[in-house]
Amino acid sequence: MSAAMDRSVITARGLRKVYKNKAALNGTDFEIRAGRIVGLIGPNGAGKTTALKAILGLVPFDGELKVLGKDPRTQRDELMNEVCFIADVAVLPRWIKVKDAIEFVAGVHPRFDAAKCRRFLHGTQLTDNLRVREMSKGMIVQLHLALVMAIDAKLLVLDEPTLGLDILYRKQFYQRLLEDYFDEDKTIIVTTHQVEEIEHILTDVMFIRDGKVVLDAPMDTLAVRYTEVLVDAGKQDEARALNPIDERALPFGKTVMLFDSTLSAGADPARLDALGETRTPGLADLFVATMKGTYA
Ligand SMILES: Nc1ncnc2c1ncn2[C@@H]1O[C@H](COP(=O)(O)OP(=O)(O)OP(=O)(O)O)[C@@H](O)[C@H]1O
Repeated sequence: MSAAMDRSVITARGLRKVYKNKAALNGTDFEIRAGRIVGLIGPNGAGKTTALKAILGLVPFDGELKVLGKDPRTQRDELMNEVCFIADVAVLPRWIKVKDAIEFVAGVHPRFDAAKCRRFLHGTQLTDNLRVREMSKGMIVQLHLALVMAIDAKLLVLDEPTLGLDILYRKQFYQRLLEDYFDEDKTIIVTTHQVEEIEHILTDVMFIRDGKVVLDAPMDTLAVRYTEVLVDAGKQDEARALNPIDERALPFGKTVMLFDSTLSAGADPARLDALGETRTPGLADLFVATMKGTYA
């Protein structure tokens, strides 16, 4: 493990944010180290955007929060030199051309690399003289992402970055994020509902529900902790006795059960293998099981 990987980039303790009488963050604790790509995943209204806004110093809140060693409430300006995020798409003026947008960001941001931005735009329909008002919604997002990803920032915060983009571009975007942006001195925190599309690039996953972190784990520990079993017909009762955390029926009398080795006493690999075919669950199935509310 390198020195960079020991460094804490974000430390949050007991974060609390109440809107009117609704607690969007309710005692949220987490720690993110340098060189990680963290997926912040939760249902609608769970508090993901609020957590990101707190990290960026965009909302007041209670609790302890340090981002790159700074308090976003009082040191926002210094913090913004090292953090990059996708703001509301509306910030791009409708009359601006692609080339002018690139020139503008190059003028205001010392860490912006125009050539890199152009590489990100390669393969899209965004040509130099196209104006924002002539672009489709997805094309505007593409321009935004290219501008932001060409800034060499220590922390990149992405809130639903691929919303409104087609599947071809989404796949390409995540691949490029991994290949052209990320390195061990950088940290990325990303929220999305399209869990399947990002799970292969994440190093860590955080599930958030009702303003609390309910699962926080490196991706490579999930395979050890969770097992999904396609339980053979006739072995359901035996499997159920091992306390699966979730169960769903399939055609032809088969059932898929999900086991958490920390909760299901006796659910060791050999025992589970004897019940049917086993595999590591996808993040989406783990998410659904976790969010049902009876567990974690
Ligand atoms: N400006 C606001 N005023 C009042 N309530 C708010 C405000 N922003 C968020 N909330 C409430 O706080 C809670 C968390 O919202 P937040 O936007 O953080 O959720 P989210 O996890 O990002 O959801 P989604 O996946 O739907 O984007 C919700 O109940 C929401 O209604």
